[in-house]
Formats: sequence, C-alpha cells, structure tokens
Amino acid sequence: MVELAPSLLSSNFSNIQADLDKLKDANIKYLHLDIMDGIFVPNISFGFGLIKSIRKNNDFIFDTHLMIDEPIRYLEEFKDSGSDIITVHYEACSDLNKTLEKIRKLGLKVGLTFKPKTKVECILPYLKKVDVCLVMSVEPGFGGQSFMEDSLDKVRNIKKYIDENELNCLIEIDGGIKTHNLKRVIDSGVDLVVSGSDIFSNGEIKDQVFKYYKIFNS
Ligand SMILES: O=C(CO)[C@@H](O)[C@H](O)COP(=O)(O)O
Ligand SMILES: [Fe+2]
Repeated sequence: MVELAPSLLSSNFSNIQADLDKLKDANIKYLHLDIMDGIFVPNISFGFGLIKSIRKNNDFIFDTHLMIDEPIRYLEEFKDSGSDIITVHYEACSDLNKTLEKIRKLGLKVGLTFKPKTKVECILPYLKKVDVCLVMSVEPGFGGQSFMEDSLDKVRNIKKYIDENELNCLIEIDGGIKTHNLKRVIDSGVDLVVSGSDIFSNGEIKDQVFKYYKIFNS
C-alpha cells in the first residue's frame, strides 16, 4: 500500500494547525518535514522548535528530511522534538556510517537521500543500513519545482537492488509530484510519496488527498 506524506513546507504558515486538521480528517499517516539550513541548500525553512510545537497536538508519523550540513550535530534535538524518521543527505555527511548509526541508536527510523546529480551507485552500499531511501525528484531547497523524469529510473534501480538483496527498505520520492505524474511514479515502485504544493495549494486539501489515494488504489 502506497502512502502519501504531505510536505508541511507548502502549508499555510499563518495557520498551520488548520491545515494539519484537514490532513488528519483525510486520514493522512505521514507528515514530511523539510529542514533547510541556508548552507547545504540555498533556503531556510524551520527547525526543531516548530516540530516540537506541532508534535503536541498531532499523531502523524513525522518524516524529517534534513537538508542541513553535518546533520549528526543535531540528531538528538530532532529526536526530542518528535521526529520518527530522520533522513539525511549523502552529500551532507563527512562520516555517513556514523551518522546513520547514530540515528539508529536513538531508536528512530533511518532515512538516506541524495541530490539529483549524485549517482545512485553511491548510495546502494548503504541501503542495508537504512529503513527509507528517499529519491529526490527535484534539486533540494524549494517546493513547487518541476518533476525530474530521470528520477523514475533511479527508483527502478534502487528497487531492483533492494529486491535482489532482500533488503527491508522503503522507497520514498520527493519533489514535483502532481496528480498528472502520480501513476507513473507509483508504477516505478515507490512506497511513500511526498507532495507539497499540489496538496496545499490546489483547492481543498481533503479533495486533493482523496485524488492521490484514488490513483494509489487504481
Ligand atoms: O524536500 C523538498 C524540497 O527540497 C520537498 O519535500 C518539497 O517541499 C516538496 O514540494 P513539492 O515539490 O511537492 O511542491
Ligand atoms: Fe523533502
């Protein structure tokens, strides 16, 4: 069963809880949290203070996507703020093994992602250590960008590797997903789909979520 993880980045920051209530009403399980530090990516989003604050009233699985340099410095804080999955970038970690192991030791689900220009082959050896492999289908840093078609081949390669090596790793895709490209995305073999602007800025949130699940189930 494919699941949708709406990205908080595209929600209405002046009334976040109203949007979260709509997601809850639409039976959403995962919430994707994009953390940007202005160094690893050319944008700054929000930090653990905001996550902690929304954790109090929301039961979603918090899927935290860290677009920050050397994320190992802040893993405890993201755990304490309520993250369930922490995903780090291959390019951001000087000691990737140590970073992944620390997430595991903190008792969280371990996620690994990589920028579009990084070769898939670079991350394959780490997949035995991770619970979620996130394929970026846009350059990280901003919501609302166009979907990169070649990300589907990356999903297929990763899926093949996971199946051949009998690994227990979910595939997530993030960036530029819309209802019009969703079917092809699902057919490539993903388990989790992140969507931001198409969920929060395209009419009623609940109606949009239902459109996604209708396509998931088609
Ligand atoms: O990580 C990122 C961007 O860096 C994403 O999670 C986006 O926030 C998804 O937004 P859309 O592309 O769906 O608008
Ligand atoms: Fe993201």
